[in-house]
Amino acid sequence: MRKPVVGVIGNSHRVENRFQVQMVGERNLRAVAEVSGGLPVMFAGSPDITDIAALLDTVDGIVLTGARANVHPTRFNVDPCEKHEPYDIHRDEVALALSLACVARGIPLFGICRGLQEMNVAFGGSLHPEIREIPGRMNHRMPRLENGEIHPDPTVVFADRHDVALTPGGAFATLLGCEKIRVNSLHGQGILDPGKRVLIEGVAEDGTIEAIRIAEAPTFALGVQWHAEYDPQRNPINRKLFEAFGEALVARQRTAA
Ligand SMILES: N[C@@H](CCC(=O)NCCCC(=O)O)C(=O)O
Repeated sequence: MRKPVVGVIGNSHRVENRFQVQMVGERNLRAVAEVSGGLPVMFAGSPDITDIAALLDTVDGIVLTGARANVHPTRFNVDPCEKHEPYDIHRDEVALALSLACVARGIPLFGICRGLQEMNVAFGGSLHPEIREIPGRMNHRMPRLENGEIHPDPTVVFADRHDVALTPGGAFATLLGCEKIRVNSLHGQGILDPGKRVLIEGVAEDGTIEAIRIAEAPTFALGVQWHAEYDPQRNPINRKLFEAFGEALVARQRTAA
């Protein structure tokens, strides 16, 4: 059987203030290739480039990656605000449609950070634009230097920052064989209200939703707020997630054959 093909969503960026490009973090590609056993192929997070139906006729799974841009709040009936920019309405359109289509067609879907947020909004949920402003919440954004610059050392940026209590008997607790894990944290938005089919599978100490599963999805349809792609080659938690995603890809191939 051929290697499963995994679509990994790109993000629009402007290089040298001239070239419009689609970019994806290499760690997402490596996690799919090295741990899930798939062939990662990036696709444009832009609806006038990516035909959703054609994409899903071509791939065996989808990864919705993290991204700096926030999901546009009009997607959950909230007015936009300059201080919560940047937004990426083109990626929103592709990612939200893909979330629904993958679940409907039984195609494995793995949402990471922004990807979890997109899955939640696609299924009718809402987001808070800056969860650290909610009383009692931690700052989940990436660690910065005293001068506000991003810390230069990725081992600091992606260091585990908080615990996640997994729902006993849930998909994550069952897959991971435990009810508490510790994860990294690089996000400002967070789930405010889960969507109708969004099951909460894990929460941080401050109540921030960190893991979800789409109810009644015929296959892997999991989202994590942390960056599982950072170290699945050596982190047993993230390894199990990408391995389970890989197993779902193979199962999908068998049913689609
Ligand atoms: N923009 C959303 C999602 C955060 C996310 O995906 N972070 C990964 C990229 C981090 C970076 O490049 O700054 C949010 O802020 O919650």
